[in-house]
Amino acid sequence: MIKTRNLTKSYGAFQALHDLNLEIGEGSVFGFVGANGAGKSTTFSILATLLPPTSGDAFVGGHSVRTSPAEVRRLIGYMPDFFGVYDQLKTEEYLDFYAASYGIPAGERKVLIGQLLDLVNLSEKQDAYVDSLSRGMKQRLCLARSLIHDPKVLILDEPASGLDPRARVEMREIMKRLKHMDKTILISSHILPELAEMCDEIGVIDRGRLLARQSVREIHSMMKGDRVITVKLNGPAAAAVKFFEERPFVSSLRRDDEAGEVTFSFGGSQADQEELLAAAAAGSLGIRSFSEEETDLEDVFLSLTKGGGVS
Ligand SMILES: Nc1ncnc2c1ncn2[C@@H]1O[C@H](COP(=O)(O)OP(=O)(O)OP(=O)(O)O)[C@@H](O)[C@H]1O
Repeated sequence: MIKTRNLTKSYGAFQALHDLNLEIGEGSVFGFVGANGAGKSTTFSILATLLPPTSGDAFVGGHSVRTSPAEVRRLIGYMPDFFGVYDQLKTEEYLDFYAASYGIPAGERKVLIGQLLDLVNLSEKQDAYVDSLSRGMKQRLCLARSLIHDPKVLILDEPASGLDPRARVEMREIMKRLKHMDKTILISSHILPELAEMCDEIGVIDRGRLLARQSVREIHSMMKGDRVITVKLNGPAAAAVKFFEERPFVSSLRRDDEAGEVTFSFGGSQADQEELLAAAAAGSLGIRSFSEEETDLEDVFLSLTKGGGVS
């Protein structure tokens, strides 16, 4: 459904993409992971026909971004990493504006917008002003906007960035719904565990080159091992200690009353972890922040790329 052939992009003398060859099958959820500046947004902008390649080509549903951009645009819904919003509009008016710009007849728009708001869990915010929405809600509104013309392919640039654990769980649930709707989804992040929860397959991009692609099942087996989570508290630790001690996958819990924090090992999946932290945040435990020791992406990159890159 998506294919790039020796895709290359230079900005002046700087080469941001080097002969990128990528193939993504219909109905697949493909995660594109790479550090800041690796070339993810550049690739996505080319696929969205917003940026011309310097050489090579990219195809969506067999249509070239170079020669058939209008056909490509009909097939894709694109969610950029930075999006402008129309703050003076209500949620429903915002989507109505985009639906009208896609030529959807006025009589069909209300039902369609209702369905989209339902899909992204924003039905209750239909009459809210866009600028009153939380970051996670704005991201979901932007996702609804990218779905207006019922595209077969979704290109989502860092849709979960900056979201708190609860909002990430919600975003992941929506991705599942979209997958069940048979969308082909290309999604980027610089956080490998986050992508591993949503995708069937992962491609690693580094300095404009695709280093590896791997099924998520294989990646999970490489990433097994506990993570260490630290919870900072506003007040006494007793309630938080009791809460976390009773939860599955939690072990080696330590409390540091002086620092006002609780630290423990967590052996569950990323989804289990997000559910745990969302439940903790929803309780009255006096939680100030969560932090997690970084999963060493470098290690996973290295093991993924052992034996050379992908052509
Ligand atoms: N308009 C531009 N002019 C010059 N260089 C650019 C331009 N856009 C991107 N670059 C460079 O191209 C490289 C790839 O950028 P890109 O935005 O595609 O990376 P990314 O993987 O999406 O990073 P991030 O996670 O930070 O969004 C970077 O080194 C960036 O500085």
